[in-house]
Amino acid sequence: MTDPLTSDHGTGDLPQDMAETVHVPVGGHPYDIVIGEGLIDRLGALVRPHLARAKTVIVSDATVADLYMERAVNSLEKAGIACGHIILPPGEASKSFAQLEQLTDTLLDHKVERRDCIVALGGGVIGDLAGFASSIVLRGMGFIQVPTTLLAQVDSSVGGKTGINTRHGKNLIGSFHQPRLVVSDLAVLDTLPSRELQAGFAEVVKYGLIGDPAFFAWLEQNAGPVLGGDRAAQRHAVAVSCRAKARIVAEDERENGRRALLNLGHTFGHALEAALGYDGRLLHGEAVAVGCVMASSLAARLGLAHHDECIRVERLFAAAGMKTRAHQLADTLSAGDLLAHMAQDKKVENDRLVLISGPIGDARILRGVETDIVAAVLEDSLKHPAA
Ligand SMILES: NC(=O)c1ccc[n+]([C@@H]2O[C@H](COP(=O)([O-])OP(=O)(O)OC[C@H]3O[C@@H](n4cnc5c(N)ncnc54)[C@H](O)[C@@H]3O)[C@@H](O)[C@H]2O)c1
Ligand SMILES: O=C(O)C(=O)C[C@@H](O)[C@H](O)[C@H](O)COP(=O)(O)O
Ligand SMILES: [Zn+2]
Repeated sequence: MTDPLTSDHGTGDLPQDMAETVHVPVGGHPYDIVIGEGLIDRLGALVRPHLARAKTVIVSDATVADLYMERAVNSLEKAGIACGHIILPPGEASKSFAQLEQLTDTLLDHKVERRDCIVALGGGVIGDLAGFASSIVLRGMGFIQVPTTLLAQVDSSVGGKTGINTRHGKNLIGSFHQPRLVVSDLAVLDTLPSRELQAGFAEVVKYGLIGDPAFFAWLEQNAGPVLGGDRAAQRHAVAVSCRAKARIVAEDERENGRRALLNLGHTFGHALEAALGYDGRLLHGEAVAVGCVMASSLAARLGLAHHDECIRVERLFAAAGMKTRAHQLADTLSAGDLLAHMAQDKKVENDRLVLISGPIGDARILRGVETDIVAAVLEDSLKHPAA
């Protein structure tokens, strides 16, 4: 059987105008991810078979709506689907109780029914928020993901984690609620600011680190094309990432084991995001990049990874133009604060941190690592090189 994590790392084996499908065989509610170009204009035909009646509501943010809402609505209407739309402010701050309340009330104003599907058109913020709303409105409706960032196409639109942030931390209120369909139009990546492409790239690198060293090596050679808009390279990065995530989620939908690998670098990363207050200074993917460098440095300290592998990890993020150390993010960060935030992440069991680290391609879950060692990793990342 072909291992989807290690299969072919060439690109260009599929004509660029042809869509490909990755199946997510998650128990009870399997679905497809359709990846291709120009799919926004085919949205109506793609979505129609998943709707119980010809009505939907599109949820988006203001930036994405300006760019793509009209085309999405036209396509749905051409397929005979009536659609309302709800537009929220862009940015991580929208993953809040306030926006959730606003969104759920507005969905009810639209007279949605339980058998209806909401369409989330946007990045991970819209997907997480609209996905969560759809899991609680009328005790659970359907939803369809139309991810418009690289990060959302490779990660957040797949797997059914939905949620919002609270003052206690990232994603602490949420649900597992799988979409009925994911439609990833690669052409929308052309309008994505380069900083957002880089943030998505961090989650792509993660798939190399957690099971696919050949993909990591491919990314070392192809970071430039992926970030520079080379469509074949982007298609390959999205498809390989989706196949990897589909396999893990199908094996462990509720994160009782292996799925925690998808959290590589996130316990560190979420602490950085919480410490900086979700105000746009630090994007999720940027936090994941620094978090993955910290995780690999932890692995080296524990004797699980070789120093050369840490260098490769940091070098790849740096080559993508990303910050790799906490001291580059803000002067206000401290190891003590970060440790306190880490202790509130979901990867805590019986007061003990569960961290994921390890050599390239062979990440593993570590329970109860000594706080002193974690603190040393944080201090090291916070230290200015000149100091
Ligand atoms: N549910 C999951 O499994 C999962 C996985 C990874 C990340 N996440 C979550 O995803 C969120 C981050 O998602 P994100 O990085 O997509 O951020 P985002 O949703 O904030 O989008 C980034 C920015 O790009 C803009 N944008 C989106 N698409 C665009 C396009 N095609 N052209 C121009 N601008 C566009 C948006 O308006 C926004 O300002 C975080 O909250 C993170 O926790 C969830
Ligand atoms: O799908 C998953 O599982 C992930 O962990 C993917 C992560 O990239 C994502 O950031 C997720 O939202 C983090 O989940 P959390 O449970 O740590 O909040
Ligand atoms: Zn993430």
